[in-house]
Formats: sequence, structure tokens, C-alpha cells
Amino acid sequence: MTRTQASPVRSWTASTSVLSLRNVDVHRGEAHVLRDVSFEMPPNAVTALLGRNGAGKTTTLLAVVGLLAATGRMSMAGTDLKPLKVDERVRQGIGYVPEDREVFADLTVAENLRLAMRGPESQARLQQVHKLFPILHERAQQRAGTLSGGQQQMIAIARALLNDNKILLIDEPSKGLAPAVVTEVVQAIEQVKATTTILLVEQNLAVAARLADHALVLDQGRLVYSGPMEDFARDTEATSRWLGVDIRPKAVGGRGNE
Ligand SMILES: Nc1ncnc2c1ncn2[C@@H]1O[C@H](COP(=O)(O)OP(=O)(O)OP(=O)(O)O)[C@@H](O)[C@H]1O
Repeated sequence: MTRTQASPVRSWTASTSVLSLRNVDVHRGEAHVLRDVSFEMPPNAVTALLGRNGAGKTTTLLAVVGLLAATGRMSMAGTDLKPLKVDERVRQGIGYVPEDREVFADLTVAENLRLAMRGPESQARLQQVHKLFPILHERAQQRAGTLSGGQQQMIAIARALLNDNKILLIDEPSKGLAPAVVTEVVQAIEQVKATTTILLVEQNLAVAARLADHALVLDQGRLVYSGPMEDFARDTEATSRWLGVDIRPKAVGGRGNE
């Protein structure tokens, strides 16, 4: 297939989408970074946000969280996000796992998690998080800075899971990790995706192909593809043109993408 034109996503409608962006523009200083970006994200699925360095992926997440000003329309599960400040958006159910993980290195694992707990339901969720990531229970009293990069990534994801989020925004979870650790993180996100709607920024096409159901591709701030992840990953012309990737994605952690 060669479906590199941004196409409206036809398999769901705005009324069923968890996150909806319509004609969104973002400027950062002098730079016009996002240009007329529109997409819908269906519930209970992983949508990968792909593109070359500087395409505007992180900017999209920051605009959704409210850390960058945007024009256009943005709503989550029918709620208009535009008038809401960052803390109000978080309370509405946006969980954000930033690229640099922002784990407090000098605090223990347990303290890192405790800081993220917002309501009474977080305590019950902590037990679920410990089931999902047993290592965080085993290492609860260890300083977070002494954990591996993958385990620190698990803390970052776990913090977002401690609250009742409608959507998780995860920025480049595999970045800077050794292949074996990437597999560990991918397996963790695979468990999370069973119950959560995720917008995943990912440079590693193999990781995106394994985790995502849908793909959104940005090129210089414009959406150039919107459709099934599987179709995009198979389209060598599209992956070469929009990502600079010339080969079919290799399997991650023993599962093929053929
Ligand atoms: N603080 C900033 N001030 C001004 N422009 C910025 C700032 N941060 C990023 N930009 C610009 O915004 C554009 C998009 O950056 P963004 O970080 O969203 O890209 P990205 O697709 O996430 O890239 P990467 O994969 O490299 O993280 C880039 O051209 C970048 O130079």
C-alpha cells in the first residue's frame, strides 16, 4: 500500500474517540512547529505518533498536556481541553510519561510512586502496579537512581497508572535503552495497553510496530499519514520517506512483524 496522504480515520468517529485534535497549530518561539494537525484517537488502543527528529511529536504531547499553547480544537472524551490548565487536564485524566522519565534519583522507588498518588483509589492501584511490575515492589526501598534505565522507565509508567487516566501519553520509552531492556519495557507497555488508551511517541519502528494499532505520522509539523500501524510499517516507501527507515522493522523480543 502507499497511503502516505493524511487520510481522515474512517473506522471511528469523533464522538467515540478519546482524544480529538482539530486544526491544531503550535508555535515555539519563531518556529511554526505544528501545522493544521487533526486526528482522532480511538479508545482502548495504542496509537503511535511517528516522524523524523524535529517533526513535532513531543510538541504534540506537550500541547495536549497544556504545557504549550495551541490554536485549534482539542478535546478528550468530549471535554474541551482548551480552557483547562495543565493541572486541570491531569485531573481530567491525562497521564504523561515524559521522554526523560523524570524519576527522582535520590528518592526510593516507593517514594517516587507515593508522590504520584492523587486520590484514595491510588492505594488500590498501587497493588495493581506492583502486580504489573513486580520489580518495583521488590525494590521498593531502593533508591530509584540505582535502578536500570528500563526499571526507571517502569517507575515513570507506573506513576501514570496510579491515577484514573483516560489516556496515557508516553514519549519515547525505548530511548537510550539497550535492546534487552527495550524488550522489557515493550513487554511492560503490552500489559498496560490491555486496559489503557495510549498515544506513544516512538522512534524505534520495530517497537511501534509491535505495540501500536494505529499510526499517525508527522513530517515538518504536518500530519502525512493516519491509518493502521501494520499498513504503514509494511510500506517501505512510506517508512523511508517519512522516517528515513529503509528496512522492514525487525522483531522486538521474539515476535515478528511480518
Ligand atoms: N524550546 C524550544 N524552543 C523553540 N523551538 C523548539 C523548542 N523545542 C523544540 N523546538 C523545535 O520544535 C520542532 C519540533 O520539536 P519536537 O521536540 O516536537 O520534535 P520531535 O518530533 O519530538 O523530535 P525528536 O524525535 O528529535 O524528539 C523542532 O524543529 C525543534 O527545533
